[in-house]
Amino acid sequence: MTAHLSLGWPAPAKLNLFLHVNGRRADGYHELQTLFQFIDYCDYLDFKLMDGAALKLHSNLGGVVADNDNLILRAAKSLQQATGYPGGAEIWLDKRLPMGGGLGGGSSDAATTLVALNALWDTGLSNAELAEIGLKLGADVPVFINGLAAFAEGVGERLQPVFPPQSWYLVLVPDVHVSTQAVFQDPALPRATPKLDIDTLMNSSWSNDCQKLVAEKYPQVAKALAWLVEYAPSRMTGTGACVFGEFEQAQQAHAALAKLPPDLQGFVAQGMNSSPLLARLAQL
Ligand SMILES: C[C@@](CO)(OP(=O)(O)O)[C@H](O)COP(=O)(O)OP(=O)(O)OC[C@H]1O[C@@H](n2ccc(N)nc2=O)[C@H](O)[C@@H]1O
Ligand SMILES: Nc1ncnc2c1ncn2[C@@H]1O[C@H](COP(=O)(O)OP(=O)(O)O)[C@@H](O)[C@H]1O
Repeated sequence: MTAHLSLGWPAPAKLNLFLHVNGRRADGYHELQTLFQFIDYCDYLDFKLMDGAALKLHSNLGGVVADNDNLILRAAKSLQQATGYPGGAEIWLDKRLPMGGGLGGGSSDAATTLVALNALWDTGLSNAELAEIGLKLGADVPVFINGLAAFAEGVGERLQPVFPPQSWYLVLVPDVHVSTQAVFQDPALPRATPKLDIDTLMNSSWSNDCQKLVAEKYPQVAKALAWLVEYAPSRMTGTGACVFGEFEQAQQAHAALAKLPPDLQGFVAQGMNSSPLLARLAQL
């Protein structure tokens, strides 16, 4: 086989436009109701198909991300195992998304790897089969594979497409790492929000059940929210630490960004109900 290069596969970030914790299951995982929307702020992956089963990852973060725990290598290996495909790949990651901030970058990288290699290796799995493999890598992987904004239930794997406004967001990235596991283990986390039907939820005002706890524990998150809320309705995504303010016009989000004090970091992005990954796949 001649080495074949395929460039520019996006792995977008997601926002949880709302996140409700409805209960704890016997296995310790939490039942959620959440609304996922993508934003046009992405990591990018390139793939070179190789003879032989070896998988190799390079990244602009050096060795930090290129070890065997990386979700990209784990995703590629899972696809080889599920399909018996004998070939391998060399993968380049251009990491732009902050890690561990509730933007889902690791899960998105895994999903892009599964979708891209399934197409490039011609292994022919359906999206449902890829999502089943992906769910073992992270609760958020299936929504990135499906590529449609979704109302999610269960631990995030039962998905229904929805069409929230594709607002402009100013996303702030507090300089602190919040552990998802620690948030879910905290006795102070409210975990009894009643389950509501999708129509009621889509038409209610949106909130995040993890936000109060995380803002109390991490002053950097509280500070980012306190600044942002002066400009727009604002919330935390996932289990934090990132927070976002919601604007109708790009120009309003950029105007707020221009006033950001030097000790806060942020970026502007637009909400997308269809992932840029789907658009890239359609180019093949
Ligand atoms: C809650 C969300 C919302 O998007 O938060 P973010 O990670 O994006 O902030 C995600 O579903 C998270 O997904 P992900 O980050 O893949 O979580 P995992 O690695 O599967 O789980 C990390 C740990 O969090 C806890 N956990 C996670 C998800 C869940 N529904 N209930 C849990 O109790 C478990 O203790 C688990 O060991
Ligand atoms: N390709 C990857 N990109 C980012 N993080 C990764 C990757 N592979 C594994 N990880 C691990 O997953 C953790 C969660 O990353 P990420 O998905 O960015 O955050 P979150 O789940 O809060 O949205 C990171 O702290 C890192 O240890």
